[in-house]
Amino acid sequence: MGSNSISESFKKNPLNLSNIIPLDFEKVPTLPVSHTWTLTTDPPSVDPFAHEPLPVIDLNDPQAVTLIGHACEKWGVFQVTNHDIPISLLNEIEYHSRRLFALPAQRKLLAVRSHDGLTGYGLARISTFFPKLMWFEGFSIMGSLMEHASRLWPHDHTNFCNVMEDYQKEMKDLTERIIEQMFKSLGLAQDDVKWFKPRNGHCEPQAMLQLNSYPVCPDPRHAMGLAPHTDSSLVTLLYQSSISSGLQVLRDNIEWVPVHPIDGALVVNAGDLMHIISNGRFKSALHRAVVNKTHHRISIAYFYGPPRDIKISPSVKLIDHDHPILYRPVTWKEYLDAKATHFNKALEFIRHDVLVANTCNQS
Ligand SMILES: O=C(O)CCC(=O)C(=O)O
Ligand SMILES: [Fe+2]
Repeated sequence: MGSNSISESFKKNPLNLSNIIPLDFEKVPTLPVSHTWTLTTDPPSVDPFAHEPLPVIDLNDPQAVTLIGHACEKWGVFQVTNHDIPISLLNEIEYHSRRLFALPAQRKLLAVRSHDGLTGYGLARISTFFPKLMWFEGFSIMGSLMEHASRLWPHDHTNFCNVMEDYQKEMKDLTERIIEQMFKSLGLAQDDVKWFKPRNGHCEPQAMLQLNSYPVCPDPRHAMGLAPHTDSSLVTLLYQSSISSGLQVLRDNIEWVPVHPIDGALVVNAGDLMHIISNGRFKSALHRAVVNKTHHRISIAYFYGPPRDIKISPSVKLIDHDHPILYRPVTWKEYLDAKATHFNKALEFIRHDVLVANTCNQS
């Protein structure tokens, strides 16, 4: 794969950590100070009757478009069933991810991501924004995988590579199907989002696959799996292993609500770029992952974004007197750069009124 928005942004904003190598979790009997967070990550005491549960949407439901619209407005996150991804493929991707993370630490280090790299083993990229490290190891995949996979398994990596490739193809189709439904629910037609032409094959979206591993943790209350963040994508599709829950979504800035795994379901996350297109109507939810004492949790995130030179901006159809334009146009690369500098404040940085204020100040 040639250079694209994600690779350019990652190269320009390298992970400036002295050590991008995760812990050898198996060798650590207690939580090291480097991984001890002062905020406790107690399981949320959510009363299931206190509010609407996180939506689970059957994609074959004739009302799916409406339900997706409501879910994006209220939560920014929902789960989907009847998505047509074969369960066997979900099982296979989990199997291969577990096989990778179960390798001895020394072997995994042979495939570590370079400091400005895209593919390979390492810490979460958001680690730079937090004083403490996360109880996390990841493997990022963008473009060719062969080189890193062959370092992990010199004679036995073809199967791994094939499954990762098949999975990405399936995820691309499903993500595009869901994005189409999101656009429909916003009242946007093909002409309103001209760059998005999944069926004609003109759309060359950019995407990244991220295998996430949260090993068993000796003190989960004081550890963090993946710190609170929003996704920078248009849409993220997340598969989570069904053994234990860990993903939590912040509801109304008040409480963390768990996204319990449902066998065979996938989690859909509207990302920051979808929030921008919708002129703020769709939420890009703050979410995090917590860890536990008994189960090694795996999740697999597929981040989907627009073609490289496309400027994403609030749709004119969603701007009126009562809904003034919130954001200025950005390419995915520009947005990733803003995120690499401002992290969870990146959206504020590209607000339309910030530009207007700057222009006024200059004149
Ligand atoms: O592991 C999870 O449930 C969350 C993963 C996630 O949010 C991400 O990879 O961006
Ligand atoms: Fe995320």
